[in-house]
Amino acid sequence: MPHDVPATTSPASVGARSAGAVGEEHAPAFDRESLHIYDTTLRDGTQQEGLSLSVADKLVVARHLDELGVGFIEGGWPGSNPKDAEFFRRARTELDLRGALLTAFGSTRRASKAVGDDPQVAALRDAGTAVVCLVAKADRRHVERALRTTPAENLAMIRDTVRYLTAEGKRVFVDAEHFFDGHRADADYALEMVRTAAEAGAEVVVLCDTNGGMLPTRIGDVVATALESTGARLGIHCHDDAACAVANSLVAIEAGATHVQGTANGYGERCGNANLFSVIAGLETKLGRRVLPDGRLRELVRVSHAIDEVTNSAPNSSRPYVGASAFAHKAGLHASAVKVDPDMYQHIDPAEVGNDMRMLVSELAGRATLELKGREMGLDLSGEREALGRVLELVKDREAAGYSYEAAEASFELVLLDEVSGRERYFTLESWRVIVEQRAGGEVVSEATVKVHSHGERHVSTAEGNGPVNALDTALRAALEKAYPGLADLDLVDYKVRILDGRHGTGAVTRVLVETSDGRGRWDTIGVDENIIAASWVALQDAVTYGLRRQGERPDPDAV
Ligand SMILES: CC(=O)SCCNC(=O)CCNC(=O)[C@H](O)C(C)(C)COP(=O)(O)OP(=O)(O)OC[C@H]1O[C@@H](n2cnc3c(N)ncnc32)[C@H](O)[C@@H]1OP(=O)(O)O
Ligand SMILES: CC(=O)C(=O)O
Repeated sequence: MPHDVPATTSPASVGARSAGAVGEEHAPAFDRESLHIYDTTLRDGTQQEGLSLSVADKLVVARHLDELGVGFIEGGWPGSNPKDAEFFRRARTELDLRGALLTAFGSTRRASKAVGDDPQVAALRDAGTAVVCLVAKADRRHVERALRTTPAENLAMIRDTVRYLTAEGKRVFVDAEHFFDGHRADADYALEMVRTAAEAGAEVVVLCDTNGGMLPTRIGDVVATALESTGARLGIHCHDDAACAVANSLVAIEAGATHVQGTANGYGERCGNANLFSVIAGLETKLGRRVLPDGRLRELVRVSHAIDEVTNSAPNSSRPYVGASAFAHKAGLHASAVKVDPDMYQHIDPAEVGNDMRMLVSELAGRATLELKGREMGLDLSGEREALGRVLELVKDREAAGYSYEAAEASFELVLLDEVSGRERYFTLESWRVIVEQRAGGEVVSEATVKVHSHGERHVSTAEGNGPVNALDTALRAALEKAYPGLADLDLVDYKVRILDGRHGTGAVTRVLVETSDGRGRWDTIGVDENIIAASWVALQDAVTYGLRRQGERPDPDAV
C-alpha cells in the first residue's frame, strides 16, 4: 500500500475485530475448534484440470497453509495412488505442522464387502493422521445408479466405516456427497444419511454441493433444516459451477454450519471449489468470526501468491481480497472520492489481508488519480492543479496514440517528473542504428550502434545481439557504462510487443513494454511507434533513465 495514503478505519475492518460491537475488548476469541477451517487444496484442489503436484510440492503447500493458520489440511487420498500414499509416509517425518491437523481422505467401504477387508479403508487407518474424512453418498439416485446398491446398504457402509475408524481412534468427518441435490430429490433419505453418520460417531457431517449448482437462498434454508432435523454438527463444501461457492459457504455458516471446506485460490474440479481465502477473509472482516490466529490474515496475499507459485498458476489479478487488482482504482471519479477517504471505493482496508491500494494511470484518470499516484511516489502534488492538468492531457493524448501507462508505471513517473519538477536527464541521444543481417549458412545476427553524449563526452558503442532490441539495449548500456558503471546491474527481463489496429488509415502502430530489473526491484516502461525498433528505443531509454534515477546517479545538467 502507498504509505502516504491515510490508514482507513472502515466499518468493515472495525467489524472484523468487534463483530459490529464497540472495541477490541469485545473481540471474539480465536478458537480453532468452534469453526473448523478445513483446506482441501491437496485433495480436491488437485482435481483441477492441469494441476498436478509432486510430493515435495504438496509438502510445501501444506507448510504455507499451516503458516496461514488453517485448522485442517486434507493431504490427499492414500488409497488412490502411490504419490498420495508417499505423501502421508513423508508427512510423518517431514511435516512439522505448527497448528493444523493433517487429514486423510477416502470413501466408505465398498458395497457388500466387509469394512475390515477394504484396502482403501485400511490405507486411511494407516495414513498416520488423527483425522480422517470419508466421502459418502447422500443422494439416493447416486446410491442406486452409481453405487448400484440399496439405500439401506449405503447407510450400512457409512455406519460400518465410521465405527471402524473411530474404534481405531480416529476423529472422523463425513463428506455427504451431493447432499443438496439429494435433499431436493428425497429429503428424508438425505437427512437419514446425516443422522446415520453422526450417530455412528462422525464428528462433523459436511453437506456438499458437489455439482456446484446451488444458489445461496436454498443453501441457507437447507442447512437450517438439516441442523434442526438432525442436531448433527454440520459442515459445508461448495463447488463454484454457478459462481456462488464462496457466498454459499458463508450463508451456510450463517445458517449454523461450523466447519467449512475450500481450497487455496479456489482450485478444484471443473470451475473449482469455494476459494478458502475469500471465505476466510469474509468470515474475519465481515462476519466478525476469528478463524485465524492473531495477525495471520495479513499473510493472505503472500500465502495465496506463494501457493500459486508452487502450483505454477499465474496469479489471477482479479481475485477478491488477494488479487493485484482487488484494490486498484482506475476511474478518475473513484480516485477523487478515494482521495477524500479510501473507504468510499473499498469494501475493506486492503492492509487487513496484506494487500495494497493502487492508483492506475490511464485515459480514464482524473487529476485526483495523478495526485494519489504522486503520493505513492512520495510527491505532494496537492498544490499542482495546473501541472496535473498538463500531465493528464498528455497521458490522454498518448493513450489515444497507443500508450498504456497502467502497464508502465515507470514511464508515467518520468512523464510526471518532467512536468512537476523537471525530469533529470542523464544523456543526450545523437543517433542509433540497427542492422539485421542474414549470413551465409543462415545465421541471423543483429548489430546496433548507439551514439550519445553524457557529461561533456561523446560515447559511441556497437554491440551484437540475438535480436535487434537485445543489440540496441546492449549498445546503449555499453555507451553509457563509462559514465554510469552501475548500469551493468540492470537486466532486461521481459519484452512484450503488441500491434495495435491502424487508426484513421495511418497504418498499425506497435506498443512495446519492457520490464527491467536491478536485482532489488523491477519496473516497466513503454514505447509506441509505427516502427517496432523505434518503439523499443523509447521504452529502453525510459528503462535506463528510470534505473539511473533509482541508483541515485548524477544527472547530466546539459542533457536534453
Ligand atoms: C466428489 C469427489 O470429488 S469425491 C473424490 C473423488 N476423487 C477421486 O475419484 C480421485 C481418486 N480416485 C481414484 O484414485 C480411483 O477412482 C479409486 C482408487 C478411488 C477407485 O478406483 P477403481 O477401483 O478403479 O474404481 P472406479 O474409480 O472405476 O469406480 C469407483 C468405485 O468406487 C465406488 N464408490 C464411489 N463412491 C463410493 C463411496 N462413497 N463409498 C464406497 N464406494 C464408492 C463406485 O461404486 C465404484 O465401484 P465399482 O468399482 O464397484 O464400480
Ligand atoms: C466430497 C467432495 O469433494 C464433493 O462432494 O464435492
